[in-house]
Amino acid sequence: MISVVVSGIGGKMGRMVSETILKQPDMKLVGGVDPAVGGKTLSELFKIDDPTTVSSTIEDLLVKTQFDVLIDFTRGNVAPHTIEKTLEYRRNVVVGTTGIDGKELDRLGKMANELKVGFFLAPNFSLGAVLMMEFAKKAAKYLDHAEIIELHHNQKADAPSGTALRTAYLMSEGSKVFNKDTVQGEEKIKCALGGEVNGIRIHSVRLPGFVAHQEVLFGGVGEILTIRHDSLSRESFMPGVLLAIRKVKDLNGFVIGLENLL
Ligand SMILES: NC(=O)C1=CN([C@@H]2O[C@H](COP(=O)(O)OP(=O)(O)OC[C@H]3O[C@@H](n4cnc5c(N)ncnc54)[C@H](OP(=O)(O)O)[C@@H]3O)[C@@H](O)[C@H]2O)C=CC1
Ligand SMILES: O=C(O)C1=N[C@H](C(=O)O)C[C@H](O)C1
Repeated sequence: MISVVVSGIGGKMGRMVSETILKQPDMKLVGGVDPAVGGKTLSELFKIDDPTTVSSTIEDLLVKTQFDVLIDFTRGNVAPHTIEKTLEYRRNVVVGTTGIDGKELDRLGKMANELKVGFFLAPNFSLGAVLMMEFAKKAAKYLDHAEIIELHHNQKADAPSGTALRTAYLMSEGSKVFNKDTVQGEEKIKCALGGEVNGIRIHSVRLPGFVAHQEVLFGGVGEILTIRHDSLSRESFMPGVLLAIRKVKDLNGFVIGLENLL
């Protein structure tokens, strides 16, 4: 039995992940942390009979709860503290939170490697999104012009999405620079051309109605290749999250990307 705690348990992902864990025969939800619902019991949050109270701080959770895996779906500016404290307690960590500073992530990755504790992060847990990134990486070997459009719900805290950044990183691995001969048009409205990673323009759309969507567009001579993925519900992330919870204890260090667990 894998005992799991959820950081961000009151959030959109935290709630769905918790409900999914509760249905697994080999997992037990033993607690959570989230200042938004701190002090509430698991009975109050979910349809179960469990008087365990949610912590408001990671320190409180670590002192009062024994667990095998912490899963974090919070915010990029708060997740590093939670990860660091959890690694200090030598407990495995699975992270879905995006928007974490790259240098912070490197530091925490080194910490996990030194401690030989499992630390897994996926900017996107959906299988379709992982394939979209793999296909974009493959196309990027042959095509030198590309832009990314990512579309999300309007409650998203970070832009661009972690998926878009990861896609651009995978496409330009080996430091390939895209769109070299594209005219640098004057922006009549600030940011009209989007943000840029190794020449790849990234455009972020935020509207109610969207869940998580991305198009990678490649331009060629007289042709356009479009690779598109749509998460139509947050259920799309659950199989990947469960896989990571089951595998993280075998990692003995930092691993990034669901493709490395498949
Ligand atoms: N990797 C993947 O496949 C996916 C990743 N994500 C990422 O997951 C993250 C969460 O997304 P989502 O659930 O939509 O966001 P929500 O805003 O719905 O949930 C985040 C929750 O974390 C809480 N929180 C804030 N600070 C802390 C803290 N220090 N400790 C514990 N909890 C805290 C928030 O409380 P409050 O509201 O009071 O701040 C909120 O309840 C985002 O970074 C998003 O990009 C989302 C979907 C899939
Ligand atoms: O905030 C979201 O919703 C999502 N965030 C992740 C990201 O930033 O890529 C994954 C997915 O796109 C949903």
